[in-house]
Amino acid sequence: MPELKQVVGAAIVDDLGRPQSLLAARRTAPEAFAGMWEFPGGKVEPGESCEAALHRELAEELGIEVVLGTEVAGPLDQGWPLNPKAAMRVWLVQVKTGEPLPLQDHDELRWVPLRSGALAELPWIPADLPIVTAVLQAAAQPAAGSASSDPLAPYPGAVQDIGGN
Ligand SMILES: Nc1nc2c([nH]c(=O)n2[C@H]2C[C@H](O)[C@@H](COP(=O)(O)OP(=O)(O)OP(=O)(O)O)O2)c(=O)[nH]1
Repeated sequence: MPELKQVVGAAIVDDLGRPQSLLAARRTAPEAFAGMWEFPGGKVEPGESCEAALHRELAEELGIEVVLGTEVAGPLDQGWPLNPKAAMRVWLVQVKTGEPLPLQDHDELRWVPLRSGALAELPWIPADLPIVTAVLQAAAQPAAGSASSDPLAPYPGAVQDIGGN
């Protein structure tokens, strides 16, 4: 089977160590998806790693630098099926620098409390619904975004970047 087009998406939470809310983004295009909510991100370019693509897309679309937490793994090696031609890998993410703004592709960004039920009520792109469920489960785990069991070092290797210049 030919490889699916690789898309990457960010489940941006307020705090990887103790997520309380998620930043959902409302798309402006194409017409079929306009007005629907999604995980900010986009297509991986040839020769680019998924992680690099996610950093690039979030800088372009929202004007932020981020720290990647754990991946919210989907059923495929390529992540979550979106349609017959594309699949998306999704990471929990925390903002490192900048205030997210809808610079490109979105007309609204909204911090939604994770435990309120409000997230599932947004009109998501339908293919994202199982991902929303998985993100809620992942965020409910202790130290959700952490690659470490040390609560004082929620994301080792990245922690020295925070607060720097
Ligand atoms: N970014 C994103 N794309 C999603 C989600 N769910 C979903 O079905 N998609 C689809 C919509 C698009 O067909 C495709 C991603 O395309 P995109 O338009 O975001 O990619 P891009 O930023 O690289 O844009 P372009 O270069 O094609 O203009 O994946 C989601 O949650 N986030």
